[in-house]
Amino acid sequence: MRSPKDFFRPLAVGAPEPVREIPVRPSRMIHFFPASNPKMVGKVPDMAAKVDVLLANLEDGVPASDKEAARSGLVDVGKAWSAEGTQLWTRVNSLDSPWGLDDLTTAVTEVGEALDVIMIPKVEGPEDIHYVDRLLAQLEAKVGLTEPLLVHAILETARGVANVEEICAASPRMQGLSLGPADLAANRRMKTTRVGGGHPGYLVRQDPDAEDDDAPRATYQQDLWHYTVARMVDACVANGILPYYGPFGDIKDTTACEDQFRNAYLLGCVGAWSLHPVQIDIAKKVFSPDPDDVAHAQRVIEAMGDGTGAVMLDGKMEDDASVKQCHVILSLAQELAADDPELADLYGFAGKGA
Ligand SMILES: CC(=O)SCCNC(=O)CCNC(=O)[C@H](O)C(C)(C)COP(=O)(O)OP(=O)(O)OC[C@H]1O[C@@H](n2cnc3c(N)ncnc32)[C@H](O)[C@@H]1OP(=O)(O)O
Ligand SMILES: O=CC(=O)O
Ligand SMILES: [Mg+2]
Repeated sequence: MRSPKDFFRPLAVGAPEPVREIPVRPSRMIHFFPASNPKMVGKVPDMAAKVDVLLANLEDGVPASDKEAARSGLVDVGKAWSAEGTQLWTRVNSLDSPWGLDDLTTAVTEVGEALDVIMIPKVEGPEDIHYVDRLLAQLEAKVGLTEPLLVHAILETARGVANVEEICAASPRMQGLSLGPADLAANRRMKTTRVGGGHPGYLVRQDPDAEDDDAPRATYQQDLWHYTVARMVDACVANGILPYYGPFGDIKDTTACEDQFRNAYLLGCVGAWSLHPVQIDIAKKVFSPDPDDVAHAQRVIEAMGDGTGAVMLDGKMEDDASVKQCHVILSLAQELAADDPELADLYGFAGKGA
């Protein structure tokens, strides 16, 4: 383990100073597009205007025969990048793949200036992040980058989940974690065949009626991802980085997508992946606080004065702890509204300075 004194020193001579805080920027949706597909690359300026984060995907979803084309697509996108206020990320191939090293080298040396975050899939432990950390520092020094690239890890193996706290704490570059439910399900040998979401067989059933053996018994489908998302949120918050839900593969089922995203939002996630244009507005809606919740938070904060003690509001007790929750909602609303006049209007902040 590095000494705390060395933790914020660059890992290569000439590399930029590591960041001490993860910058607060909207990232409600990380919008994926296959960087190998020229039609999608052509849509980048249009997509960039609609999303918080645009991600050029080089990994799963891109056929093996198109890996070089995807890398070139990333370079084209990065060199032409001029979208103000939108972040550009890339997901490279895994560290044990034939493409991971060239992906990282090309991304940093060709378009490091344009990139904000590099997503690393299938991270198993802190050793993976240590490897990436040093390599990025060497590459940044080589091309003279002045800002360090940040790293986002996907949690998609059982070993990764077991080591989640160490992964989050492995480098000051760590920006956040996403749940990777598809690979995680395969690695855990779960008996599902879906990309995220629930399963009708994972349920609890109402007890039998004591007087009527034949009475129907309600069943309640359960969330397969509750444990992992909750664990991921705790590990991220404990280390000052950001948690995200990952992909929801049933593109047509926009209702269930919204439900899955909302579960993640309520548990503490700041965003999710969008795989198709229909998922962009779902993520935007779910990961922006509801205007009624923002209005309620403002009322509680006002009623609580200096934020200590207990008051009754609409028949409910509010105190030091509930006012802190209200501050979480209000701060998020203010951060998002600062970049979005429509949202500012919806929250009633326009012209009032919130
Ligand atoms: C488990 C994981 O690793 S998840 C991450 C890996 N997977 C991905 O990144 C998948 C990303 N998404 C996609 O590649 C596509 O959405 C697909 C292949 C799933 C579906 O694509 P299509 O069959 O073209 O969908 P559909 O016909 O509904 O598309 C409608 C329009 O939206 C466009 N579109 C679809 N997906 C995207 C996208 N991710 N970004 C931008 N535009 C898109 C299509 O090009 C099409 O445009 P057009 O009207 O100009 O022809
Ligand atoms: O990469 C994402 C996943 O779900 O696997
Ligand atoms: Mg995966």
